[in-house]
Amino acid sequence: MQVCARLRPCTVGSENSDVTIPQIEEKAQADVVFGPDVVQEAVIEGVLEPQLQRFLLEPGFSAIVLAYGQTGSGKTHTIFGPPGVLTEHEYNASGGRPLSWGFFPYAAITMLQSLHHRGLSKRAQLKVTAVEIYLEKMFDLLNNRQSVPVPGASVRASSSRPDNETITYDSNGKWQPPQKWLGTKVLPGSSTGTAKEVILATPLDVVQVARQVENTRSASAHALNTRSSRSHCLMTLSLRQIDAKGQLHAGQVRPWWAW
Ligand SMILES: Nc1ncnc2c1ncn2[C@@H]1O[C@H](COP(=O)(O)OP(=O)(O)OP(=O)(O)O)[C@@H](O)[C@H]1O
Repeated sequence: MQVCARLRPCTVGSENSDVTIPQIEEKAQADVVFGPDVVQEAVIEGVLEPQLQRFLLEPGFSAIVLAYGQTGSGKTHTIFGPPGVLTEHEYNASGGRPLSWGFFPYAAITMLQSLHHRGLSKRAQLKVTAVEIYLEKMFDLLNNRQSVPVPGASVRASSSRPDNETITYDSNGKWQPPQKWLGTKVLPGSSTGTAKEVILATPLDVVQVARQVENTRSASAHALNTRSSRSHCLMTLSLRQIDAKGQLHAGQVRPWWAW
């Protein structure tokens, strides 16, 4: 696993604000650190591109990108891009490679272009799913926000936190949910197993899906971020091979990433 830290530049209006950072004793280690001047393209080049090339060339290879950070730290910016850039116009004006676009549109378009250049467009199918986890429930962002069963959902959603007496850990130190939270139904499958899969055949399909996800997510403005996403979002890209009879090859399924 590679851990990368990306520092966001100051937003307009906050450049001259005084910020006091308390002395922190703990040290965190990262494999790569990108400063505030490092542009999207360079972050993609350093982090995503190697994974993407392995995904495209090594059978069975899959990868996950997880963007983690406090509100306003730039997760959506890194995964999707700055607000308003995911348009057909941007795509055409850039000659098919908008430099500000984030990981998801970049990865999907690179996959489509790679299949095209290798003459494999008709022998492969690229599909995407997108769900958000909001208030401990999962919703399908590509299917009218239909509720998606949470696999292994034996933990019931609860707004109340356990008090100190109910917190228990197993022998590995892993937190155990209180018994009263446990339901009886355990749903099988992968984390987004029943979400609608949408075929991505052209770069404009990618633009449409990315915009739909951006516009459908639960979001609201607060002091630190005017377009703050109030949920976690998970997206997968999978590539399936189609054989001479037009059948999808289950063995070639390659789930890709989540965030
Ligand atoms: N590297 C960057 N360069 C320029 N602007 C950035 C960068 N990172 C973030 N921003 C801008 O900062 C603002 C907040 O970023 P963003 O919405 O991506 O945060 P977030 O981590 O997704 O927040 P939340 O968890 O609240 O959804 C946005 O206007 C975004 O475009």
